[in-house]
Amino acid sequence: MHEAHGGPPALYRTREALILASASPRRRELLAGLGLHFQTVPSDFEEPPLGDRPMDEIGAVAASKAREVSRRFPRAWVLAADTSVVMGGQAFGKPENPAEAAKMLRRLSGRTHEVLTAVSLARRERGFLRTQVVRTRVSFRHLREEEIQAYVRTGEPMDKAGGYGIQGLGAFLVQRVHGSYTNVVGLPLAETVELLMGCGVIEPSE
Ligand SMILES: Cc1cn([C@H]2C[C@H](O)[C@@H](COP(=O)(O)OP(=O)(O)OP(=O)(O)O)O2)c(=O)[nH]c1=O
Repeated sequence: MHEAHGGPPALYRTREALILASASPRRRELLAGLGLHFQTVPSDFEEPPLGDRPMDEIGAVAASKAREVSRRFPRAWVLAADTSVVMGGQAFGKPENPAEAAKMLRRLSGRTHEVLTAVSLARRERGFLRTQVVRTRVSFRHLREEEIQAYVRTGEPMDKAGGYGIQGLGAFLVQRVHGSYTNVVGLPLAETVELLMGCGVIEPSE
């Protein structure tokens, strides 16, 4: 169970049992920053490679992650997400090796791509499942090959969609962001808060 210790007072009170179905430390930190109390249970769902309908497909992946954990915890609210980088109809997931990371960064260099994150909230005992997809446009500067190689050597690209982390060293790649910043990091906070408040899972602290 995640509990906020010390730090600023919690923004929200968690009214019902909540599970974050994710192994991503970024998602955990973003949600914990609101002062929420939740358990983290990574999903066992095996993600298929994305095809040519990324909007629909990432929604289906986030829903499958939420459903899988919901089967184990039918009475809890289960939140899951999936993030992908999309450019020219092609989806970029997590690179499998440093060479693939460098290839992705070369493609993204000097261009604008979209980051899509799907957020799903499920509660099995009520047959509840809602999914929302949020898009953010991100423009990269023109990168020199040496910069790409140096960034790949840091290891940061390896567990991230598109091969970069905007919240880390990867900030140097980014010229402009249009839309939700936290959506790029992996969990669109404004939309997630609305979803959780709308379902009565959280409420503002008094
Ligand atoms: C573009 C971008 C992605 N990412 C990360 C967010 C996600 O963790 C990851 C995309 O992989 P996902 O498959 O969405 O998530 P995950 O496998 O890390 O975790 P889980 O499925 O258990 O929830 O890329 C960043 O951290 N920063 C960025 O700037």
